[in-house]
Amino acid sequence: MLDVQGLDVDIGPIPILRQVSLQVPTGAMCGLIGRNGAGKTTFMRSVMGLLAASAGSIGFDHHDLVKVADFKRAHFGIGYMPEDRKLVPSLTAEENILLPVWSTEIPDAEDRLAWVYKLMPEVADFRARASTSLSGGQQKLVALARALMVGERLLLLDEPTEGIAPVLARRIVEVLSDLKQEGLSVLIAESNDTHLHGLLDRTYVIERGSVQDQ
Ligand SMILES: Nc1ncnc2c1ncn2[C@@H]1O[C@H](COP(=O)(O)OP(=O)(O)OP(=O)(O)O)[C@@H](O)[C@H]1O
Repeated sequence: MLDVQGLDVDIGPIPILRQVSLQVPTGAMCGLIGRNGAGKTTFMRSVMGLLAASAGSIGFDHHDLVKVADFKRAHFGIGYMPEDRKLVPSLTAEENILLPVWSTEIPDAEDRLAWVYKLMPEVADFRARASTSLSGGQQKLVALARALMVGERLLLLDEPTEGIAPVLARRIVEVLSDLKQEGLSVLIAESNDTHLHGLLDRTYVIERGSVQDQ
């Protein structure tokens, strides 16, 4: 379970998140819904340790992640799919997917990759292609596959259906639905929950850096 309590995050002198508390219970799929600039990305980057918290705690697996160095957080089985995909352009799709494996030395990487390809066979089909030759939606699938390689326990997905062709957005929702059956804990940030109907066990609304439970 991810249990965030009273999280404050500042960027420079500006307070961005204020007293954010939310929980993602084990096996639950939760939504973090808010318009552009509400603080969704800031929240996810804070959980990953890419932004420092100025107050509060990020409880996961009996640890307070605020006290754990960012490079060690991937070892907790947390996978992160950034909004802008952040694929390495000079690498193929598969090399991008395997990037976190090289840094975290996952022991069962081959089995995990086979599982990811079973979940998204189309990614296996274009695995040898340069990431730059893929469409925006295909790149999102690659970013999701990369997050799944390490995200055995918790997935943080930042706007997975945003800005891509409707057919691929629907495909991503289908994959999310399959992941729900697998019992993964997932937090999905989106600007609205129209694509996510029926998938979310719990929805948090974020507005100007503050979260309300719904
Ligand atoms: N590097 C930065 N410097 C100053 N302000 C920032 C910086 N990064 C984000 N912000 C501000 O923090 C607030 C929250 O941004 P954040 O990216 O977390 O929102 P978001 O909900 O993810 O929206 P979006 O979908 O547009 O990314 C916004 O007001 C944004 O302008």
